[in-house]
Amino acid sequence: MRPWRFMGQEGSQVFPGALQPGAVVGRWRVLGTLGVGGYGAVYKVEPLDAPGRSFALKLSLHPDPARALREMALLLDRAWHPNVVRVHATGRWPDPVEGLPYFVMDCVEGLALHTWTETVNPTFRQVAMVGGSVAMTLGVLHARGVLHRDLKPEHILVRAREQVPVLIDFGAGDQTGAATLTTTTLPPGTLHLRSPEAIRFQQRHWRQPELRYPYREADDLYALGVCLYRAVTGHFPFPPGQEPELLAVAITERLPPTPRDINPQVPEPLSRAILRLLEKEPEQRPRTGEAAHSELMRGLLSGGAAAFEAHLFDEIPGTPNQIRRPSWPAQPYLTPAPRPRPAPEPAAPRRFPAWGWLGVAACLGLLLAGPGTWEVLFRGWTRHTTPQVPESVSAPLGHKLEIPPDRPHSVPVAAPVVAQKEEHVPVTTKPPVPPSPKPARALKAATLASCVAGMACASAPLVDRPTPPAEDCPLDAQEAMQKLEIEGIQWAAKFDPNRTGLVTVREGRAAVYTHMFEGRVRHNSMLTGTLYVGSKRVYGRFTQLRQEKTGETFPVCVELWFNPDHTRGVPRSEGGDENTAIVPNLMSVKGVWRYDE
Ligand SMILES: Nc1ncnc2c1ncn2[C@@H]1O[C@H](COP(=O)(O)OP(=O)(O)OP(=O)(O)O)[C@@H](O)[C@H]1O
Repeated sequence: MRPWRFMGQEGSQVFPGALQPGAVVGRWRVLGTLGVGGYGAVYKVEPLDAPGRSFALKLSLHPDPARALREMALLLDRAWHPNVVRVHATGRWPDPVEGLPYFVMDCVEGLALHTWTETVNPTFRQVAMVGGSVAMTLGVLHARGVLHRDLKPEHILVRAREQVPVLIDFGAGDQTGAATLTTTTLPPGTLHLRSPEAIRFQQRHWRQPELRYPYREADDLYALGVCLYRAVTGHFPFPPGQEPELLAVAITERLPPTPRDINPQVPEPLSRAILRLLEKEPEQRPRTGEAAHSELMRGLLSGGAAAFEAHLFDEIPGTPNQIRRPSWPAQPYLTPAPRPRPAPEPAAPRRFPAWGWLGVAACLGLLLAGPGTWEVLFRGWTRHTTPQVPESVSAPLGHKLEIPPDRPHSVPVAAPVVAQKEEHVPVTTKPPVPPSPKPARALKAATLASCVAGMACASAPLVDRPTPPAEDCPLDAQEAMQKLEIEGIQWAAKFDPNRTGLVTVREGRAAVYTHMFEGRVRHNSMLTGTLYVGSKRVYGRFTQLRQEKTGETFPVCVELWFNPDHTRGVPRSEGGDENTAIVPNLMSVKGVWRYDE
């Protein structure tokens, strides 16, 4: 156990959680207290050698230093972001080796989100911008595998000067691959900010305290919804203060009043965007921070933007700066939430029938004998597992892109795009496959049938292809995208700059052309990368950008994006086959921090 007090130099007691102005921690002088939380005390400090500059010093009060060390590591590395508080120094105190860990960060001159809304009474536009900015930040962090896990209004500080949010307190934060610090089913947090699925998990597994809830991006987004609901209404959607059991039932089973029910001034699109974050089922929420950002911004960009210029709350006449908080209904939870679909029971392992083994043997025989069949198999494998081909290639549309010599195995050499007339002519000569309600089973049956009929098994059409694997964006590409001002940005591109309508694209190396200026990227600049033809969508990952006119090249991480549903990949139009697909020539691309599955 760590000491909660020390003997000072003159024999007086020193309490780390209540340091007085003038106390010295390492090379920092305490100016005052900014806050004391459950895990640390945060002091406003100045450097002994540069008085007058303010910083915030968080001194761990927790008996176990692991949490503080992890928070420092996260802030110094993967959580780095302009909207996340920056760490400048670390140390231990009073003993530089054995003492309490501390770190020194920017002192954010501003207010916590809920205090900001209730003292500054900003406009809905300002709140939407702050909320959108937090959503975007979460999107970036999530793409790097970082989860905040304790998002609440107190942890979103709004800088007074620029009105931009800064996220603090990553003490409960997590990153993929890190050993878990959580010693309870749920990570540390506050019940009224927990997602319904987290509470359901705890309710389902209360007999198994050793189980850990797999906290996900959707939990952070839910918590953001709670924070924004609080910001625009002055109330939490499920206010604390009632019995925890009742609160848990309300969170999982009942719909909260809409923000507009509480504060009729809330613009409809903003109210809707907040409710989307509070959906009971994680799949119903925006899937990423970027998607949440778009939804929060949508109303601002559309015709109803005037409603966003109103201030959040009415002010009490005669008492400027005092707002009238909207009242909370006596019976807020009149609407039950729709019942979640029951999770499918895991299928019992099926015995493989004896006739199946005969089929497998026949297939194997054919594969070993048939010319080119290994290559076909390998193609299927590489499609799902190999990272992209090295990026030395850039060729104009319609040219075959070279395959670098060090390529480890055979991947279909792709003519990147086969431009096509407006009324497309399907490029496949295969007869159309009739739609089947059970594609996986149909595929197995078709494969087996073709084996028995003496055809090469692996050439059967792939019905359910996995999406390309998740992949981090390299640091140099992240930096280049920042310079180009396209990180997290979605804009238009064309497969063929001179066409409209539909085109046929083929799996493999490909080039697309940016349409209109975006950030510092010129119109008609070329993005090169790889196309993956899935069964329902075409995915594209572009790793190099060549600026139109100047010819400068930049590493980037840009994905094919589908604007209407804010997801990766462009839906296929009818036609095409396992390696070619028909898609609109004009589509969206987006600069991403991580290529996701
Ligand atoms: N960088 C900062 N600039 C200004 N104020 C800060 C800063 N960091 C923290 N604070 C203030 O100190 C309070 C406590 O900080 P923090 O939440 O990091 O501590 P904690 O012990 O982890 O708290 P919790 O119990 O919420 O987990 C914050 O709510 C905020 O008011």
